[in-house]
Amino acid sequence: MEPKSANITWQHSTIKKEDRNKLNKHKSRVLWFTGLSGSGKSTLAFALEQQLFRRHYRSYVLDGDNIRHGINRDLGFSPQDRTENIRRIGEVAKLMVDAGLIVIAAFISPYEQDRSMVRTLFADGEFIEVFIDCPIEECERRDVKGLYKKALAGEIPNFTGVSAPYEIPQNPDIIIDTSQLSIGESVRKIMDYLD
Ligand SMILES: Nc1ncnc2c1ncn2[C@@H]1O[C@H](COP(=O)(O)OS(=O)(=O)O)[C@@H](OP(=O)(O)O)[C@H]1O
Ligand SMILES: Nc1ncnc2c1ncn2[C@@H]1O[C@H](COP(=O)(O)OP(=O)(O)O)[C@@H](O)[C@H]1O
Repeated sequence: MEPKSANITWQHSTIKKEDRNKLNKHKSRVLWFTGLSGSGKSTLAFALEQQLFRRHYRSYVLDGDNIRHGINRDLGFSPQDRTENIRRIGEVAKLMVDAGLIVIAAFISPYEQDRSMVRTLFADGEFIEVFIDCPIEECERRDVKGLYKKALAGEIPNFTGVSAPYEIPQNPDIIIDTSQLSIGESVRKIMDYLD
């Protein structure tokens, strides 16, 4: 989409992403976690952030629930709002990768088209799609926030997996089945990929 404003010019910093990566002694990346509510996105995002922090990697988690309290507080869960949610997060993640960080983005991001659009914002290899895979029956059993119970009772409209779609990633870079792996094993699998 073209910017709405005319007469705007891109301003270049004299410090490049490569310079920042050199200073940090690691490459900046976005790990894009996608999966159902309760699949384990937030748990794994913060556990991975801990591991990265211990190894002196500069990282930051962008999490669905948190972002919807601030920058995206004007958005709901209609297909259009979810697309705008993911578009804005993609742009924020791009700025953070430019700033030299390893960004862990944890959003349901249910639409393949939205995830593919975000991938186009990044250079080759910079966007790593991580499918947090978990059968919906297990997510419902976990029901961490009690949302499935409400959704199944018809109290939450457009709830992903119940009354709104989740499009399974066709070609993710990493698949983590959290019904089979422990949290520790899951984090190790992602760390192994990064190493
Ligand atoms: N209708 C509906 N559908 C799905 N999820 C809902 C809904 N209403 C509220 N929530 C809560 O919002 C969190 C998902 O926000 P996201 O920004 O990740 O969603 S999306 O990517 O725009 O689809 C999600 O967080 P997670 O459980 O961590 O996935 C829920 O806590
Ligand atoms: N391998 C695993 N990875 C992540 N979470 C797991 C795993 N195994 C069990 N869980 C549990 O599943 C739940 C996932 O909840 P949460 O991280 O909030 O999911 P989401 O952010 O996708 O909604 C947590 O209670 C967590 O302890």
